[in-house]
Amino acid sequence: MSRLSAGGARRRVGSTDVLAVVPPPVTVRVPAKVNLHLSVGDVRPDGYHELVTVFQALSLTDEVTVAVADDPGVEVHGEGAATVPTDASNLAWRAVQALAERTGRDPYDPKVRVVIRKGIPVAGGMAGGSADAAATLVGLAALWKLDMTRDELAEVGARLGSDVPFALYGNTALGAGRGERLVPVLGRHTFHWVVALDRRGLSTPDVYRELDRLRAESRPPRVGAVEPVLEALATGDPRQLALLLGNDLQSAAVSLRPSLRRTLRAGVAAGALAGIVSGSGPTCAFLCADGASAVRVAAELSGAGVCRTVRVAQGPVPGARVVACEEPTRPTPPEVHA
Ligand SMILES: C[C@](O)(CO)[C@H](O)COP(=O)(O)OP(=O)(O)OC[C@H]1O[C@@H](n2ccc(N)nc2=O)[C@H](O)[C@@H]1O
Ligand SMILES: Nc1ncnc2c1ncn2[C@@H]1O[C@H](COP(=O)(O)OP(=O)(O)OP(=O)(O)O)[C@@H](O)[C@H]1O
Repeated sequence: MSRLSAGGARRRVGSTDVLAVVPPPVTVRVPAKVNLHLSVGDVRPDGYHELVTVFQALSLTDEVTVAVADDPGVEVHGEGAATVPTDASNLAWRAVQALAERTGRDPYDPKVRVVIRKGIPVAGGMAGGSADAAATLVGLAALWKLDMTRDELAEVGARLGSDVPFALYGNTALGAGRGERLVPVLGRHTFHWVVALDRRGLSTPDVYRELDRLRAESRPPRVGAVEPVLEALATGDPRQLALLLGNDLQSAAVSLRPSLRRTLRAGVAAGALAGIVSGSGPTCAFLCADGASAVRVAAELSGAGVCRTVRVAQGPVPGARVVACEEPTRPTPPEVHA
């Protein structure tokens, strides 16, 4: 891993020796999401589908460090890292360029290095790339000392991906439009989840296309109204919520990856209250009665041979937030020396 600059650095500016204080690297933790309810409407002229969704942020997280560096770029570590691009197509790098442009910096030479540690499954329908973009926006806002609200960061984020604004806010939220228009759903209850990660990812556009194809030739099931889901969230009763989990993309994900049917059945057979494909899949999320039950379900499911690996998670958790900002340890010397 390349070194990230921290603390003060001496530079010559003309005939003056300047101590430029390089800001310390900023590390941001950002959660994965699951859609508790995902109602997909018609395709819009811009190619996106109109959604009504309820997002919940789960305690599966990525960590993203942004730092001033003379070797700009992105590096990715952790599970699935080898499949994540480190070129300009990485969503975190696109976030750097978008925020640089928005704040009058050079988007092609932003002098920033981004280090991503993946804990969120890649191409798993849990918004991993969007999470990294959101974390990068929050990290850069701190690194560059920007006076921007989360709403303003979300405006920049929405242009990068429909799931980016939610990763900024976290917790539980009702999403509309293409998923970027959010209203917080308040609640004091914690829900316990088991997530089953598949061996290979699924492409989000492919899953939406498959749903359009299925709808053109038959009538795949559609989720009901969102209001009962919001009521169940307010009661905090996982049994009530379990009955209402629904995802219009599930039939499309299962059509592209029929083995998911077996995974969903195995989770319920292992004792989960209900299982659902997370977003565009192929990760399956299982709602459990409590923390102890989640641990039991995870143990049984991991022995069932239906998925690559299994994780226990809780939700809701907060959105992207700074967890470390290493201040230089030595006292700051005067800024300019003759
Ligand atoms: C499946 C979900 O994760 C549910 O929250 C999201 O809808 C996907 O959000 P995302 O990965 O941030 O997706 P984007 O990067 O905005 O869009 C990727 C592609 O997914 C499809 N897409 C996405 C969102 C949406 N409301 N309708 C769509 O049809 C489009 O083909 C789009 O080109
Ligand atoms: N920082 C990133 N992390 C993960 N994938 C990235 C990143 N940047 C770009 N990608 C690309 O995006 C693709 C989708 O990855 P991601 O993990 O975001 O999928 P996802 O969780 O299914 O997304 P969503 O749930 O938002 O539809 C990957 O196959 C990868 O090529």
